[in-house]
Amino acid sequence: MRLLIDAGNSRLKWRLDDAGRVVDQGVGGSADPDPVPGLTTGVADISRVAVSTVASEETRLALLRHLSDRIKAPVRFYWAEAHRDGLTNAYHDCNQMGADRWHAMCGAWREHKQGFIVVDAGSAITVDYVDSGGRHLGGFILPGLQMMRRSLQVDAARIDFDPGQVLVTTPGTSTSECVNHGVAWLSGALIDRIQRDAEKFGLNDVLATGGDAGWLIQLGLAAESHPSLVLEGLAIVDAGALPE
Ligand SMILES: Nc1ncnc2c1ncn2[C@@H]1O[C@H](COP(=O)(O)OP(=O)(O)O)[C@@H](O)[C@H]1O
Ligand SMILES: CC(C)(COP(=O)(O)O)[C@@H](O)C(=O)NCCC(=O)O
Ligand SMILES: [K+]
Repeated sequence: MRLLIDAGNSRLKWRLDDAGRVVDQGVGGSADPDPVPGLTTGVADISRVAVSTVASEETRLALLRHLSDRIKAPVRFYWAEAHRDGLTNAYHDCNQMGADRWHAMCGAWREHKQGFIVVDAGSAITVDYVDSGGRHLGGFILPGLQMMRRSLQVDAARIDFDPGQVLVTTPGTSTSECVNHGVAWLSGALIDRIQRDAEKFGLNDVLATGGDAGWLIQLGLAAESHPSLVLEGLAIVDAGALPE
């Protein structure tokens, strides 16, 4: 069995996979003392561990120590690549790209050869465009929704509000409404731009992943929800890797 791990800047998503069958899965905090909570079944049967991470080096090393203490199998970290299976990275230096973005694109490319957009609404929000030739056209990195609210709380002295994830985009009439409606309103603008770009670049399939994807879809993003897209791409990359 394989243990697949997507360790983001906030949450760690894991999946125990037996020849493509999901045996178990869970979510933890990437920097938690036990970042892989709930992993109890089949630990002895794990033959390999594959990790996609964008967390800090300190968090990555702590995760490696934690995994090595609990699991006897080798742990392999996978990073963004220049190309794979006809998918090509727009970055001149693919080492700069977050592994999660690359693996999400690998996961999408397998089933969406006519081109697609990936929206990953996580700690940060990333948007990536891939055309029908598998060419990554490039993408965008934005502050995540919680990051936006936190920046207002931390960096603006007189902004005090009750953070709430709302779907209302009408003008606010209190500080809390102005902030919470503002985040929804800006997210609506993001959704409109993605829709316009989808038409401009002829990319009809939009795949959404990340902890805030469901909220963006409720706000109007016309997308398929793929909560485990990064793990699906990681499974593809790990399957293609030569045994160590
Ligand atoms: N149970 C949860 N715990 C933490 N964040 C959550 C949860 N559910 C949804 N979220 C939202 O998901 C975002 C984190 O998404 P996620 O994709 O897990 O992040 P990352 O991959 O960057 O670690 C947070 O900004 C938060 O708004
Ligand atoms: C943009 C990200 C922080 C998103 O990560 P996440 O929000 O999922 O934790 C991550 O993809 C990253 O660290 N990227 C490196 C810079 C780049 O992709 O160009
Ligand atoms: K992520």
